[in-house]
Amino acid sequence: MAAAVTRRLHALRVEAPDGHAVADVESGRGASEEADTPVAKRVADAKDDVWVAADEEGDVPGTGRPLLFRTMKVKGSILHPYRFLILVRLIAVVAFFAWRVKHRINHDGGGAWLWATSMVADTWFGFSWLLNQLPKLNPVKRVPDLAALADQHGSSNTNLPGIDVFVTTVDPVDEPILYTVNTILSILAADYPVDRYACYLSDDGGTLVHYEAMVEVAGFAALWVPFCRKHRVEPRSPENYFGMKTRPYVGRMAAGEFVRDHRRVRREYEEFKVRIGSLASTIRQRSHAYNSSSGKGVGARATWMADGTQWPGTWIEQAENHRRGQHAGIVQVILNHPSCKPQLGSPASTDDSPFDFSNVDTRLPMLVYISREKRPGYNHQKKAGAMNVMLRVSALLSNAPFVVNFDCDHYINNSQALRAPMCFMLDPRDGQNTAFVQFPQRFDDVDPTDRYANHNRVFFDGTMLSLNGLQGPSYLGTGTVFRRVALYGMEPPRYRAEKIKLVAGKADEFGSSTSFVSSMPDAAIQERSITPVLVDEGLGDDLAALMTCAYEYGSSWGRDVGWVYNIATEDVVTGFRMHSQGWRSMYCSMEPAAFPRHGADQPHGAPLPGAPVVGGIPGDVLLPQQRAPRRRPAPPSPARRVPQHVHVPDRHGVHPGVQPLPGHVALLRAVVHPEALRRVHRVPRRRHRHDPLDRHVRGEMGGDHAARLVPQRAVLHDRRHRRVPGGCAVHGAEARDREGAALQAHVQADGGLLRRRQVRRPVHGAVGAAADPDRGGARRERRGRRGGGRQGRDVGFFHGPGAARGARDGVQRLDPRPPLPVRARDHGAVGKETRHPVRHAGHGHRRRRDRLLHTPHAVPSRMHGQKLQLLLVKHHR
Ligand SMILES: O=c1ccn([C@@H]2O[C@H](COP(=O)(O)OP(=O)(O)O[C@H]3O[C@H](CO)[C@@H](O)[C@H](O)[C@H]3O)[C@@H](O)[C@H]2O)c(=O)[nH]1
Ligand SMILES: [Mn+2]
Repeated sequence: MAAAVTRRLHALRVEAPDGHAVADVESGRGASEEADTPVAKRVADAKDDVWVAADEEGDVPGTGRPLLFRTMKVKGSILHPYRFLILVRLIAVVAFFAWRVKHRINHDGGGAWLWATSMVADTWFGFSWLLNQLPKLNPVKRVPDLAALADQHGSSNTNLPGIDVFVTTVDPVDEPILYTVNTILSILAADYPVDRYACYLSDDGGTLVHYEAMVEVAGFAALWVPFCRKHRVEPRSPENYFGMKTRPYVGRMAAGEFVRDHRRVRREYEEFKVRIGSLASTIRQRSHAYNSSSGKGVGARATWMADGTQWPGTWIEQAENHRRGQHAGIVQVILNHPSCKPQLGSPASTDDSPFDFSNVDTRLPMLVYISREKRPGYNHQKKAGAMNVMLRVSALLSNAPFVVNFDCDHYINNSQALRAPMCFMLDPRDGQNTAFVQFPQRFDDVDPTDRYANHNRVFFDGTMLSLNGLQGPSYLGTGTVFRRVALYGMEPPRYRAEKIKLVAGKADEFGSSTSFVSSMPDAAIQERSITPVLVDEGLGDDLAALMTCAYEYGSSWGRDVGWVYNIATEDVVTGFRMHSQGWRSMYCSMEPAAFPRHGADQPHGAPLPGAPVVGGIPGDVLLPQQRAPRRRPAPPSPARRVPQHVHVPDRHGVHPGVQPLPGHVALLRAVVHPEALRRVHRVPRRRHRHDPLDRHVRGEMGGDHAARLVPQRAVLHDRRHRRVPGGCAVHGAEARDREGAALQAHVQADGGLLRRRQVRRPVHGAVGAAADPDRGGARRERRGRRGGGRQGRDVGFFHGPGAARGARDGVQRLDPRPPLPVRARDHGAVGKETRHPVRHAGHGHRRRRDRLLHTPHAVPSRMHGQKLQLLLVKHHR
């Protein structure tokens, strides 16, 4: 039985090149090939060892509607002993507490406070353990039956419900634009009826780069999407597809034709990437040309779109009403909603197009660019705010009954992935009470052994999966398919006798737009097809109103409607709100993974434009940094949260070595949402707004700084020698070397408090730069200071001939050895100067740092048992 389920799970319903579904390939070529690989076999066998089907295949009795997912339970032979173990532990815990209470400290003994403290901690520990066990008492897995879904919806799939796909992005550098572009391409190429879904990109930065990248995407998609359909390419994110070593061909074309098409598309993709990479400079050049030809410096210098009109969003050279956080709302429909009839492409012709798409449906789904209005003085509510705007705007454009949300670094890896949630939403049993279907987060490029648990399997494949046996998993912020009416704050039909109430009288709740309120009843109709709309003036005004900052004032948005505001974990709380209304959720994990993340979470900085992004950073490079510090870390201070240079697994596993959490907090984290803790601890996001590169690409800076920057990997490699785990830079003094270049000394040390105490003392044995003949020094003076200001207290100062600015100028070398050369071989021809990649957590030198190009030299030395480092910093002129 279980084997049959597994087989069915593996069965793929594939769409023929012409866009019509073909016969099930269950036990056919593609499926059996996959099942025959040793890995697949092992996976399948392992699954059968644990899970057994808990329901029968077939129809719901009496209705004739097929069941669209299978429910699996853990085998009794595994579950019962586990439950027994929980019971034993429960007894042990209770007995322990009983013992504790009985053996209180005597009244005369002074340890009562100690007893009380440890009681509080242990009670919390026991309680959180108990909470964590509840879902595991009866874990349930639900496996979508894609074949049954396809059977039910006929060969053309035309009556599958509509889906609006929402992608959020903010910054083309922090969130590399190549990721976003690949995400959008993978969505456009998904295997779902094209006239039944639409893709929205929300750009909170309002940058023209994003919009023009989407225009490029639309162009390239006209080739990429038919190619994917013709050859059944997987995955449909081009960067990932072309990055793959081998993959069996499952298409039906002749091998020669595939190879030819593949080569050409690959070439086109490379060119497309170059165009994307150069957008920033193309736009700047174009704008400079326009600005210098017109106006001659009168008024603000605008950023110009390709059609010669001013970009209404954020300008390269920031101006009133066109700067970050202050610009009008923008909606641009880049691809219109397609017709509902398939449109076959043209046969190959030598001059026009070398691709034979004569049997392939070439329609593309709707693609819309949105940037909501931003004004100073408003709380824009980050992602939650962006999602609510998209929810409203899409209601007037496509108004699909389901919406799915991805962060811009997630992509669709399994082209069937949009179908799977429909199995839950349309299932006759609990479908209409299901508010959302949550997919696990998966990560590319974690080191193969996953030594540091970056995959977070326990959280995703244990706790979240088990919650299926209760009311369903929490909403985890991304990779989630929602029922639109549930986001509108409606209650599930099961709990209300009447159909979902669509209240006209309570329109205030939803804001002042009548067009939006009148679109709401339609949102509940699953069978409704998406009708193409014409964005004329009237609709344009409506859309603009929905995107304004003030729209939500006085309404229920952010509270009872849409994504919840003013809370660290808006995603979890939004999910909880639905659960508390009686909705349930479903957990859906697929093989191959549905929506993984591009690349492992990167420790910092974006790869350079044009540098290989996906798969760019092997996990191993990061490993030396991940080691737990040898000394006990200092308690977190505002200046020193989790060091940003460490590869912190994004949300669920702040590494214990990085941020020591007491065990019970770690446990609690598995139950309460982990994101909350990150916010509680105020771990800074990895934002890099002040990097020269960022500012360069964002257009905030002139000059050609990018040319001096080195690839990420080189920087990482180099950094290992310069950064002590847990260390922070202590500001040093300045001097000039013989050539007149300013030198700046930083002393780094690890060990927090320990360090601070120690380095206050005068530094002994340091060799002054001025005394070093290499540095042209003459007079030597050491001035170790006690206490004093925060900065420079631990640096000895030396006067040298180049030191022009008095007693504080100087440089200290802690080791007489000459500085290490920068490893030039790691970054090729870039030269000696490197960008300083290290964020000095919270120290106030960012501004200055921006003006500097750093030439770091690591000179490790031992002093009072401390590891100290010296950075010599050169002013960039
Ligand atoms: O003002 C903002 C800030 C963020 N975002 C987008 O929101 C998403 C998540 O933001 P990010 O800063 O990348 O947070 P992460 O820590 O990477 O994401 C975690 O936190 C998010 C919100 O809590 C969840 O949605 C994610 O799934 C979860 O991985 C990204 O796509 C951003 O582009 C916006 O659209 N506008
Ligand atoms: Mn993110």
